[in-house]
Amino acid sequence: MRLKRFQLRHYRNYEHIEIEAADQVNIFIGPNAQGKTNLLESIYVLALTKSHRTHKDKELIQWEQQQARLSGELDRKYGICRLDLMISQQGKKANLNGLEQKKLSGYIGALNVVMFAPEDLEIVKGSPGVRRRFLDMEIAQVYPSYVHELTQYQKILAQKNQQLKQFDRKVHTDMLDIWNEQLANSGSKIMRKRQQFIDKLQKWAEQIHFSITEGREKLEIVYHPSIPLLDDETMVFEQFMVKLTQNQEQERRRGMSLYGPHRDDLQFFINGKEVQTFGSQGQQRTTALSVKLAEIELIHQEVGEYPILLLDDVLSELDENRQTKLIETFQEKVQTFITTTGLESVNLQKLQGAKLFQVKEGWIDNSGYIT
Ligand SMILES: Nc1ncnc2c1ncn2[C@@H]1O[C@H](COP(=O)(O)OP(=O)(O)OP(=O)(O)O)[C@@H](O)[C@H]1O
Repeated sequence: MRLKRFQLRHYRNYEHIEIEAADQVNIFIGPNAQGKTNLLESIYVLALTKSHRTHKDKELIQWEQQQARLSGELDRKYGICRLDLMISQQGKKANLNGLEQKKLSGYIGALNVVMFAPEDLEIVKGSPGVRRRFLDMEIAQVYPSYVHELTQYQKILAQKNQQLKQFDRKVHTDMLDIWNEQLANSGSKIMRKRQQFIDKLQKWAEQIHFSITEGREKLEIVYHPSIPLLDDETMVFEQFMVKLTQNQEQERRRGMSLYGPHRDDLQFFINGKEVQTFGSQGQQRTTALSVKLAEIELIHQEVGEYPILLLDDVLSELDENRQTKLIETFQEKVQTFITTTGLESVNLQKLQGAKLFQVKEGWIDNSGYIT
């Protein structure tokens, strides 16, 4: 898929810009704090309706404005697709080809993106919450119905937690049983989807990591659901129910829900050793890169088209070998948007023909092509 052009109004430090993108590589150059990350973030938001760096949608609206508007024209295998997203203090409105989508699951998935930014190291090094967010965002864009399932689960979880906080044995036992059943039902579906996704991602990531490290390292991604997963969906549900019943007292005492997908985690291993604890900084970086490159292939496999790749200030951070591997992955097949403060440490030979843009104080100018 190709994002042919896009437009921003009152988004972060952009008053109004319109960009005509090249089908292959687009490079945005500018000093710090000019709006480069904001620009890549806007493409991510246009695709997923959420930012990769904040939970607060209001931060995306330009200061002292009431609403931000993002729109894009996307060229997909089946034709042109128009996306419009409006973010206001009251909420969001998403339109696909001029039709408002009441459910975000009707919108997410039209544009697939993979973002690789310096903070992606946190997927390896950070807290379990970062890894769950990563999982959820990635699964949602490949399987839009997952968004609906996740929203349902979060509602049930909030209600169960509210019940657990109001500690009153007699009255609430029946209610807790009802919430537990709903939680187990919805949670089982989420965990199975996560397991399937990781199984597929693992295959690609292992292959890519092996190639980047020239056969020295075997990468393994292990999913840790908080309930043991079995092949049969009914069995997962039953296991989940057993766990919740056995631990009801503990949950009451702690006043919160302790089992379910909101407690899941992922682990990364290189040659059998856990990367978070034993990996060098370089191995952690390569793991994050392999996972991101694996996502590109996974989306291609599941959706039938390559996603758009967003590289925020990462090229110059990579050594020559990893930079070359990365460029080779997207070259000629994946439309890519790159930000950088300068071209000094970038392998320009590999990026011939890329369209160049200068970014300055919320304004963008096309300044030619790499020759
Ligand atoms: N809601 C907003 N309204 C207006 N300006 C904003 C808003 N949010 C952030 N900014 C401004 O955007 C600028 C930061 O832009 P951005 O994060 O894209 O920088 P950058 O060009 O990627 O720089 P760096 O290379 O340092 O990452 C800052 O000057 C910040 O004050």
